[in-house]
Amino acid sequence: MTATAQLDIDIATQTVEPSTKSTLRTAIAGVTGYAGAELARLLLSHPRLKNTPPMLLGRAGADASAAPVTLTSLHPQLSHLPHADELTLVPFDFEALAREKIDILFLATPHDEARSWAPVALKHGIRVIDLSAAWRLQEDANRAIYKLTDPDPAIGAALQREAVYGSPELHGPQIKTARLVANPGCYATSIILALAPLVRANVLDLDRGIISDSKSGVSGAGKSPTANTHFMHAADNLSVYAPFGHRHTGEMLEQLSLDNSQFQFTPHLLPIPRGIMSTVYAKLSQPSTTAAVQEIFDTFYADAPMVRVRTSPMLPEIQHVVRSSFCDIGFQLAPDKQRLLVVSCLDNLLKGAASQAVQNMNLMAGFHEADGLQ
Ligand SMILES: NC(=O)C1=CN([C@@H]2O[C@H](COP(=O)(O)OP(=O)(O)OC[C@H]3O[C@@H](n4cnc5c(N)ncnc54)[C@H](OP(=O)(O)O)[C@@H]3O)[C@@H](O)[C@H]2O)C=CC1
Ligand SMILES: CC(=O)N[C@@H](CCC(=O)OP(=O)(O)O)C(=O)O
Repeated sequence: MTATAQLDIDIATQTVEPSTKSTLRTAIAGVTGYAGAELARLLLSHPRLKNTPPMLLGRAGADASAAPVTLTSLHPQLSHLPHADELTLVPFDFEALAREKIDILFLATPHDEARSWAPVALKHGIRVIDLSAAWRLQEDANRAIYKLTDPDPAIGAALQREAVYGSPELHGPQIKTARLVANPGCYATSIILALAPLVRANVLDLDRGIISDSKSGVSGAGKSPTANTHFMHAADNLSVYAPFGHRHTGEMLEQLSLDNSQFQFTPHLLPIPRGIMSTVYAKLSQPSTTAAVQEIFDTFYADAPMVRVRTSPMLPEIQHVVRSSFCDIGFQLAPDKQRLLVVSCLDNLLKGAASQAVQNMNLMAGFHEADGLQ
């Protein structure tokens, strides 16, 4: 797949009105992958998209001499869904997307492809929800870990400033009118949602530092196995990786306005297919009460349909969220009234990827935020 169109888009910051079309048209690039498959499932069963199944783009559809690649041959688990048996993969082609009047393109592809394709989609008037990390980071130093290059650096820089970090709980109003939404990372979602209410309420002793001990199922690494994610290494095992400088750290620092010295993130690979648990340790700057901390979480998420705040002392578990679109958050306060434990669980492929992307689509389309997600 290549995108060679000349980029002459207006790089001034642009926003659009939330769509009010009853026939929103979507397309998915990367439907052969784990996140793309979940996107297809959610869009095919979305109550507002009954007559408009997504267009499916993929390399496997590029060979015109081969038999068409059907969605149900790729993902037989979707065969019962409306329109599933009509859909085949088509080659990536921006002119075809424009001809089909696609409104929103989901990129569930690697970071490099998303970085070069998003500007071309915008040039064709197509809004983008990018599930990769290509557009998530505003600070060059944080983005450097991805070694991204822009076909046109000036346009890349302008679109980077324009891109909205796609956390509906934090940036809902900006997402509604955004052209380019950078869907958050899976670990980042679990940790940002656990900490944002406390950071915004300014109740943490940041000098004491915050630790997030996080664990992810293996699907977080995508469908291509590596030595570390191969069954023989991951099964019956628990291992730390990237304890200093995991690539999601920058997202959390930027979204929570923390600096590196205040935050330790240690990811672990769990021998399960999907699910993330982040166990976050922090200290309150003043002694407080369970009721006061509960109030902070309950108030912050009062209008957030995809976050379920548990009543202390109940703590979330991975089993509560796997194959669901929710992020569950719970906490306990130590007897000293200052040491705080926050636990946040989500399904990395859903609230950590595809469901969050559909939640963003709902906002951009003027639908209810939770449509198709419960
Ligand atoms: N897995 C997760 O939990 C999460 C993933 N993400 C992000 O979402 C995106 C997709 O992740 P995931 O589904 O796990 O990844 P997968 O590895 O499972 O799938 C990757 C997809 O991208 C396609 N692809 C790969 N290289 C190219 C290329 N050069 N040109 C066109 N298409 C290409 C693949 O197609 P093909 O079959 O042809 O190889 C496949 O459809 C990634 O950016 C990832 O970082 C974000 C949050 C969580
Ligand atoms: C288990 C595992 O390997 N997880 C991935 C995170 C997946 C994710 O959120 O994807 P992005 O690359 O889009 O940020 C990792 O640690 O890199």
